[in-house]
Amino acid sequence: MTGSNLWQPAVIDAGQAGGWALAHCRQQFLCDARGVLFPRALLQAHLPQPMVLAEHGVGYFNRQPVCVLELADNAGDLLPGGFWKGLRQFMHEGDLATFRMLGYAAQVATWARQHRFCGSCGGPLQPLSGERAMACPSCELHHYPRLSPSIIVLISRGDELLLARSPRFAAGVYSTLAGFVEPGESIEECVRREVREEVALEVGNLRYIASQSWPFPHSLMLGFHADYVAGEIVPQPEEIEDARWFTPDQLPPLPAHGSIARYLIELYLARRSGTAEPVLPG
Ligand SMILES: NC(=O)C1=CN([C@@H]2O[C@H](COP(=O)(O)OP(=O)(O)OC[C@H]3O[C@@H](n4cnc5c(N)ncnc54)[C@H](O)[C@@H]3O)[C@@H](O)[C@H]2O)C=CC1
Ligand SMILES: [Mg+2]
Ligand SMILES: [Zn+2]
Repeated sequence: MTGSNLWQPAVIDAGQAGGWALAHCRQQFLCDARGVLFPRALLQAHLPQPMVLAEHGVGYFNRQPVCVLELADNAGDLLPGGFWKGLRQFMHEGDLATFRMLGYAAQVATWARQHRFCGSCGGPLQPLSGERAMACPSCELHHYPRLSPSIIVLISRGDELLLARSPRFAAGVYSTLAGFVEPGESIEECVRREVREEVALEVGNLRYIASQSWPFPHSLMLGFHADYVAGEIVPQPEEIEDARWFTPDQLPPLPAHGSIARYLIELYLARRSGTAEPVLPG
């Protein structure tokens, strides 16, 4: 097995002994010099029991079962030589199998931590056997992992690309427009609405390009290319700090490699210039 095949998500009974364990808290994972996967027995022996809020069997890494321990706290050094590392850092390091495993584990553990009680009757929830779901024994409601579909779109006008800055971005970085899908909306309607809201432009010729799981904390990115049709840029107050047209020879600092934002930009440039198309990791 190579690359992302090393990691296979699966619903595994957390009661099963052996295998590997991850320790997660607030989008950070415990590591030591050997990495992020610990022999499960070793981690359980080191961690004080009240520290472990829940345990979930999440899949197989290199055919060995993996569970994630959701910890109450990520302060201090829990193990000799141990340290905490953020999920984003793992993405930047570019080990795709490990990043996919951690993205999945973080999403499951965070969702379960935030869904301990039934939103309908208030009763305590229990994991449903054989499915990734929490079940309410009193009203029989099932709660499934939370996913937030979001569109992301690169708008072009000939050679020019529309890129924008959110106040949340790293200094100087400009990116494509993005936003969450609302109830009742198709993803094409979402693209048109987000573009109107964020920059007051009209777009057409929407082309769906690719999708990307974005576990920060639970987005599913649906990527488009679209053509400018009409309007003058008016940045949305609070959300968009600056938005402008850029030519390919004068691009600003762009989002990180591996993000679908970067991929949409590089793909457009490659198609315009007839050079080799980039590959979206995943
Ligand atoms: N992978 C990539 O290349 C990129 C991913 N993204 C992701 O796309 C997502 C959407 O982008 P934004 O511009 O931040 O969204 P947005 O344009 O819809 O605005 C964010 C606002 O939406 C509201 N909101 C927060 N969570 C929500 C939810 N789950 N459902 C509905 N509304 C919600 C909040 O008021 C928040 O301030 C984010 O998760 C962001 O991290 C954004 C850019 C690049
Ligand atoms: Mg947005
Ligand atoms: Zn209930």
